Amino acid sequence: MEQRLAVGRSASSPNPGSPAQQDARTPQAEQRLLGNAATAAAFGGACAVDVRPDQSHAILQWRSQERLPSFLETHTEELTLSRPGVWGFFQEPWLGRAVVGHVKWPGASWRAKFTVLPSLIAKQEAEAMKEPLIAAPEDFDEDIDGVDRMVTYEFIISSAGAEKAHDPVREPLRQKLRDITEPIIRDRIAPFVRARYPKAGAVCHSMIRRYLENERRSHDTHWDIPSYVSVVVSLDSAGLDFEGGFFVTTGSGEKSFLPLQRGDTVVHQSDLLHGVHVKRGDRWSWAMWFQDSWDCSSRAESWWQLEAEAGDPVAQTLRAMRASTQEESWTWLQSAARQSFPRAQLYLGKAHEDRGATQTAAGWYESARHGGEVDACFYLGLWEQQQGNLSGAAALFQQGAQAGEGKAMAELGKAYRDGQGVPKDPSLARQWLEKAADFTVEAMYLSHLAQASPPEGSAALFLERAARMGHEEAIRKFMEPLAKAKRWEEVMPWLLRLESKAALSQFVKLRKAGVPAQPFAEFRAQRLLADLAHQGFEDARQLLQEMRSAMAPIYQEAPSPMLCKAVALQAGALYASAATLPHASPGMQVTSPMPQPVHAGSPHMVHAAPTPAPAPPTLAAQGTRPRLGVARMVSPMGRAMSTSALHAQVRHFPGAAHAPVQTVPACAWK
Ligand SMILES: O=C(O)CCC(=O)C(=O)O
Ligand SMILES: [Fe+2]
Repeated sequence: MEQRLAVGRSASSPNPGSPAQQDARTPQAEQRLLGNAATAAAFGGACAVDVRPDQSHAILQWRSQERLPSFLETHTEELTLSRPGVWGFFQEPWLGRAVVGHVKWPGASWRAKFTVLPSLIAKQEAEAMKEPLIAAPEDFDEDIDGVDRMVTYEFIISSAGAEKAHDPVREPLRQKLRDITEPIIRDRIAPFVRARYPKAGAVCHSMIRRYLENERRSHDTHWDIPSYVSVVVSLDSAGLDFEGGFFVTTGSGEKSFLPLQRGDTVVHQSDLLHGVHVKRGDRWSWAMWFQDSWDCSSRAESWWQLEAEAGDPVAQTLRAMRASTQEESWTWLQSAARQSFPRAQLYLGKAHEDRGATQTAAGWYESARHGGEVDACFYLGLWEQQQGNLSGAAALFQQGAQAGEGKAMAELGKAYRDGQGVPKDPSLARQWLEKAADFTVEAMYLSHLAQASPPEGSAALFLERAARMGHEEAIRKFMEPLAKAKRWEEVMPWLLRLESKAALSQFVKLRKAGVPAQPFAEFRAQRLLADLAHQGFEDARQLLQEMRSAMAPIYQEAPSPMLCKAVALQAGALYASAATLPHASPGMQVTSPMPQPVHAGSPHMVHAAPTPAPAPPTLAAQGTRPRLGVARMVSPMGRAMSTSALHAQVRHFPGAAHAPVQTVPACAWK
């Protein structure tokens, strides 16, 4: 049966009703949303819920303001969302007013469309989602994000492939969240998504992200490459709970922040370049990805094929990022770059740099910068630095920093600190480092160091932020006073975050001495040790046994396949990845080529044959510092951004770029 979606039917849609009815944020309106939806669901009748916001709603105000960026066009649409109920009756669970935006790409006719559905989710629903997670702050994932290499702080509600979506300890919490979110997806989100994007199938990944003052403040500008349709629900209100938040951009440095209120929902596809920067306060969001299949096997290569073939540079760049071979990726990127599409020029620059062709890379970076791509300033600045042109480098960092690019801000701060290419200026150094501390882990820690000692006030906050975002030195420094004061219970999670042999031994010792640990922390420790034991590390096996003899085994299953997984690398994606960062630390070994993928629904993953234990001395000899966090990026398709970050890692290994399939079995135990 067909779903109904009436778009732009202001003439035929019901009247907005009384002012009280129009205000979706009044308690009555919230109640009506919940109550009527439940009634509609129970009786299968056409019981519409009217959540059309009035003009005072922030998103409508925003869109009617005069000075929207020139790359944005918007209009509003009256919507009626319906889904078939029982016995063939239609339910009309939602009447709303949407804001539709189009982002115009420079040098292309492409329009990236997004829709904001104000108040699609009720305030109580948003609060009900946050509440159990606020009560379990240690239950968030702390793996490394593929977009910006910082700790994710995400909680996966469900995922077709992500390993981290499957552990028994957090299952009750996941179930609680599924109970809240699934009816919302079924009754409100999916009807809209499938009506607007008829090829959309299942929700293959659903997660909550948090952005806290002492943790993550941003999510770097990116494309949701693996997602067919992405949906982001703000669980807090811009202007009230936080400043900034979700933005759309073209890479030109100009970011248009959508003043999303609690429950406002954004729907877009992977052509929308977007990110998050929370400038003040805390923000939570619920994000989900629809695939164009019902079994979560993505057919992403076919998206925008026709448009790419017809010569559109945006479509070509997106195609390059999902290409199945390196050659294919290269061809699409070159074609887009030659049409002066700045983002493709930036990626092509990175691709050349990865191949060692730094001069050619610099040429493409310069073209990208010339075309307005601010990320290019950072890469070009690094190149100038390598050439010994410090003032040229500083000028480029200045340009990037002033355009709001975080990595350039950090470099500019360091330049002022050291007097490299600019006169030494501690005050300017500190200003830029503090600005950059919303974006890079290094800047978080350097901002801490730039403050007065002993650490208190903002110095303490920057230290905690750096530590929570994975800076090893910051973790040690943050832990030190806790350990001195024998606050062992607080020390426990930090020992895990260090992920070293010494820290895990200490964790086990404290556990045996009766210091409590959160169940998920204990689970993580046991799984980590089991993985390492499985790889043949005898000392890890001993620690695990000690732990198990002293307390109930919380992790009893066979060792997680996480560290034994292999990735069928599409080497082309390596170069087109949005997430390739210059300072990625290699933490994996590439071993023999692997045969065909076996994982339905996660085409990039195969189970590895038994692999030899990695040899820490070899890695140590290379002067690298392997981190277990790297191995956790091997998340099957769920976090496909992680896959691209994985590619960024693997490119450090000789031969990796030329073999289409590589195994990446494990990290080292140190
Ligand atoms: O937190 C948000 O609002 C957006 C998150 C996002 O873009 C992502 O996870 O891909
Ligand atoms: Fe995203």
